Amino acid sequence: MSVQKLTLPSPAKLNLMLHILGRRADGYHELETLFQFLDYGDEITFAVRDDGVIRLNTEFEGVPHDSNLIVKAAKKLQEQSGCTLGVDIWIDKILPMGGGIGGGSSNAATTLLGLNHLWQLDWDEDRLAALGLTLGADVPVFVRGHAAFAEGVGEKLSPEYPEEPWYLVLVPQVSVSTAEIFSDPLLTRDSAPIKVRPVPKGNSRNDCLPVVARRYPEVRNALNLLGKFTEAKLTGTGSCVFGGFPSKAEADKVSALLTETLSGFVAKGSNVSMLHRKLQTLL
Ligand SMILES: C[C@@](CO)(OP(=O)(O)O)[C@H](O)COP(=O)(O)OP(=O)(O)OC[C@H]1O[C@@H](n2ccc(N)nc2=O)[C@H](O)[C@@H]1O
Ligand SMILES: Nc1ncnc2c1ncn2[C@@H]1O[C@H](COP(=O)(O)OP(=O)(O)O)[C@@H](O)[C@H]1O
Repeated sequence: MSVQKLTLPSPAKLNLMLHILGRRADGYHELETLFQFLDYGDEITFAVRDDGVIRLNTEFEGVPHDSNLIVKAAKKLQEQSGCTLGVDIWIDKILPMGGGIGGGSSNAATTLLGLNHLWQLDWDEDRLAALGLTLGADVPVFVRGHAAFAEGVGEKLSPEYPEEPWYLVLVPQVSVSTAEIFSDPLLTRDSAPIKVRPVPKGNSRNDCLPVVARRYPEVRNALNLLGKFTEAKLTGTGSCVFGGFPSKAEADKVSALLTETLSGFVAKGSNVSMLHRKLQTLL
């Protein structure tokens, strides 16, 4: 008998660097960014229904079900595959929204991979990543599940193998709109492409940082506080700020000092996403 119910992780990502090379005619930006996953994220449970209905059973504050990326991903996959099955979905949401750690995109990817398995569609990764890109620029890297250097709008991916430190991630209590940062006139859009790989040291800049720090004092504060202990970086368009440490103990020590006034968490960096590690065990 086939599996009817499945619980899968939906990890966060970090952008270890992010350069903006230019703006395309459609308004989207050409980027170069290095993605790595965190062993930290949401958990999504799927239970197959035979009546074709797609139902999300967990409420999200401020996100109507029809615009939830989980529901959008499930509906697109159902439509494009012609599958007659449906699904009940529950999520244990711990990732902050609008934090630059890709929670929505990750949820979409976990839904695509989970339903591909449960509905026995047998789509390959290329097809799932292409569908994912229609949901968001960050979805393909979560579908592929390997740390990657990304070009284009973030969809041209080459696997990378950065170090896997422990990270302290600070979560300023503001949600940053990606569209708002990308439309800021002060954003610099003229970084030179990196010609060699792996990304040479000294290229870990995030071009969004000056604009985000200018607009959000909470992010500025987090960067200043973490910067006293290690190089403090912004992920994506923020709001989350992170720094790497050689051990969990060292990350925990700084976390204990900083999370008295700021929210945050400690997690291991990983070049293979925990979603893919779990899927491997199902094969
Ligand atoms: C900046 C990055 C870096 O990883 O991450 P986040 O900070 O959002 O996590 C991503 O490229 C974000 O990807 P994602 O969050 O999927 O963005 P989308 O929904 O596709 O786009 C949101 C909006 O951001 C702008 N946008 C996004 C990506 C891009 N390469 N150029 C853009 O100009 C567009 O205005 C778009 O309408
Ligand atoms: N399943 C989902 N999880 C999180 N956000 C979602 C989801 N579906 C839709 N969204 C919308 O996408 C926005 C960006 O969310 P998210 O991907 O978590 O942030 P970011 O791209 O900054 O990492 C949210 O503010 C929310 O309005």
